[in-house]
Amino acid sequence: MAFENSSYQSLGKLQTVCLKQNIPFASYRLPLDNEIITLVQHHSFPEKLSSTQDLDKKIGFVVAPFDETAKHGTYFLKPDCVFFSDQIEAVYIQKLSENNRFLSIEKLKEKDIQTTAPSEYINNVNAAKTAMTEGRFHKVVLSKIRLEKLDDKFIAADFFLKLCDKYPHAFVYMIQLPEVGSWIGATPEPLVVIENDCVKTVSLAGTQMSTDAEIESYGWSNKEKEEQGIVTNFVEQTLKSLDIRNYDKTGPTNYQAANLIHLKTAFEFPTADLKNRLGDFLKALHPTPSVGGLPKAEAREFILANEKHDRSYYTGFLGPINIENKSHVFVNLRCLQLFEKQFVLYSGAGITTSSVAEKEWEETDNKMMTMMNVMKTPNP
Ligand SMILES: C=C(O[C@H]1C=CC=C(C(=O)O)[C@@H]1O)C(=O)O
Repeated sequence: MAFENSSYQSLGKLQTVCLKQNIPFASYRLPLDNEIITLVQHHSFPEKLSSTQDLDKKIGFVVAPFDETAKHGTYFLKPDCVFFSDQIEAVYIQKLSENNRFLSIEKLKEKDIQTTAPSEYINNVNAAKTAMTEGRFHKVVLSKIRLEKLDDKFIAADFFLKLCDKYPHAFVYMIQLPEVGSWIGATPEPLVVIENDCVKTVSLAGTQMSTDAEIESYGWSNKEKEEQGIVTNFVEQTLKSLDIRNYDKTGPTNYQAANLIHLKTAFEFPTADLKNRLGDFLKALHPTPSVGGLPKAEAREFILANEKHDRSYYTGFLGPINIENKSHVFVNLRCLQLFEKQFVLYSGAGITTSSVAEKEWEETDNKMMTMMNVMKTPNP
């Protein structure tokens, strides 16, 4: 389906009004799906969750940061209205434009955000390699950020449709919550998906630029295989820790994500085996070594001590819970945070002792292209 050229006019108006009035909402398009679903919470503020327990019983949209702190909590948007595709009444949009309930909340500002310098990133990679040689941890994912000016003609709703069009395999979303801010992304990495009788998760790592070659033909270095193997082992350990033993494992196989190819191993098991422990499963998985590192605690400590920027909700997780009886929680990657006149891109790369710092920097640039390639496409 061509989203960009179709008449998603009401949706565009709804998203634009929500952004302007600071009204909590989440729009998303699931991978390989034709439907855009929008949840709006116009009556009250999203709930700050003290834990992800009991998530199975909720209906709405969860948003969690990379690292939970006083500044960044896990929030749950409980919709007052749910819209499918473009079926949104003009009178509802008009009412929202008069809804001033959220205007007193100050919008997040980009004042302390600074683009990561190449030297800073490269120093961090080399420091991580030294720490790994000393045996402090086995893998860490190091990230960077880039602050860019928004084009005067930028319209978030149009950008969202372009992403839906260009990246059919991704989970494409746009959200705004008072304490979280406004984010748009097209992420390739499901964290936990529950559909019908089946729970799915993946281990995703290893990155190269895609070319015109057949997907099966991409080969991988030992460094990349090791990097992805660490995530796979971690997922298997996590499943075992929850006494989930009856799972199917497929891969690793090559997986296309926008301009990139990754290595992916897919896991599936019966929903009955999860026994309403979605929250426990998310807690045990997050952050996986696809975005944090291994061991979890040591890698986290290194990230927090060495990355100058705040990852905020990048490498956190987000997605719909129990909407149409399905839950789709994704890792927040290939995303940007939207401010009034600027935006911030976030990306990272998995570091092992075999990493070459300059190559990892290049890889993080390539990951930012997922968003930038669409930013640069002119409006029709
Ligand atoms: C951390 C990111 O990607 C992760 C997911 C796939 C491949 C990755 C890698 O090859 O390093 C990363 O682990 C990102 O996109 O910012």
